[in-house]
Amino acid sequence: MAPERSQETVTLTNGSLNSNGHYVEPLMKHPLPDIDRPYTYEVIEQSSRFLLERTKHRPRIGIICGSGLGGLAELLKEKDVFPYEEIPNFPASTVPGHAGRMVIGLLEDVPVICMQGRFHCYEGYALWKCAMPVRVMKLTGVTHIIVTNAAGGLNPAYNVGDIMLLKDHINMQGFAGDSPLKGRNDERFGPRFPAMNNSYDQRLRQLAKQVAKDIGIDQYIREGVYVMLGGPAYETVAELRLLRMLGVDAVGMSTVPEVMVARHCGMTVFAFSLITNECITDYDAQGEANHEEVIETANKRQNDLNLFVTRVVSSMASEMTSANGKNGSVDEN
Ligand SMILES: O=P(O)(O)O[C@@H]1C[C@H](O)[C@@H](CO)O1
Ligand SMILES: Nc1nc2[nH]cnc2c(=O)[nH]1
Repeated sequence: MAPERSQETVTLTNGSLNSNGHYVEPLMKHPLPDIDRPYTYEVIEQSSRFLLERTKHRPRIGIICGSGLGGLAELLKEKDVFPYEEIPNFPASTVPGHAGRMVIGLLEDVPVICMQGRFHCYEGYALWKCAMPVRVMKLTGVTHIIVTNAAGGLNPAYNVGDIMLLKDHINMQGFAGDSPLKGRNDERFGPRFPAMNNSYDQRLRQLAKQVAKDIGIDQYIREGVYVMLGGPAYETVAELRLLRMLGVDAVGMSTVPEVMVARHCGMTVFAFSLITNECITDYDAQGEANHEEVIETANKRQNDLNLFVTRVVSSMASEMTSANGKNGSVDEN
């Protein structure tokens, strides 16, 4: 027999506690299950309005910080900090190395909105929910997004500590019929059938390579193809060998849903992976991938990465200014 559902609570988002303090699942007002029921435009607007009403900044550049890479948000000046649990409709971030806060402020003098921690599908979230903050950023005025992640290096030429600029991705979940864009499409976000080639802006990749040269870290820069697997388990040797045959250079558990949603709503995307560990493709190898190593590598490379992202943001803002007279701030329109 199906479990009884309480009639007392209906929400658009998560369940809630009833008068006995028991968790009550949201009632199914829609015929599709949660995975096919992304937040409506109006729900996303509620979250973006919450942020806009509480900060003076009007950023056009958004940043998503990957595992162990959230230190960048600490550099922001005049910052407003919003723990995810305070933002309407936001889930909780549960992974070590992901603080779980939206930070809005000035990186040098450029206004940015920064996710200090992200959502992953292995935490139990549908792909649309993992990428939902990108739509919130869009409705706060973001036009350009920098997506970062920690990833395993599969290309044998890569070293731990390298920075791989994404030139493409493989949407592995899409092969199995899942997508952050699955479900009813709202044209106010973007088209039903968006193109995904040229997702990673060529001009921004050029600019990032120039920045890397200027700050003396160009020997660590790679350019390659990222794949997202669902996690949370790291890969088997056979899986990694298969992925290498498919042309994958780095393996992770994020980024692709966010990039797809960003492209769907017309954002310009720049993304990079910090190669935090070597993917093990040898049956005789003794080592094992682990999250501690991922965080440790991220910590070791934090200073270079902070400088890299800061300079990329400055250069992006300068280009945005020369292109249309805006300096990275919606204010400047
Ligand atoms: O959020 P990212 O993609 O940077 O984090 C990666 C993937 C897993 O969350 C974690 C595994 O160590 O690192
Ligand atoms: N899937 C996956 N994600 C990672 N994130 C950091 N390293 C790895 C890895 O080796 N595999």
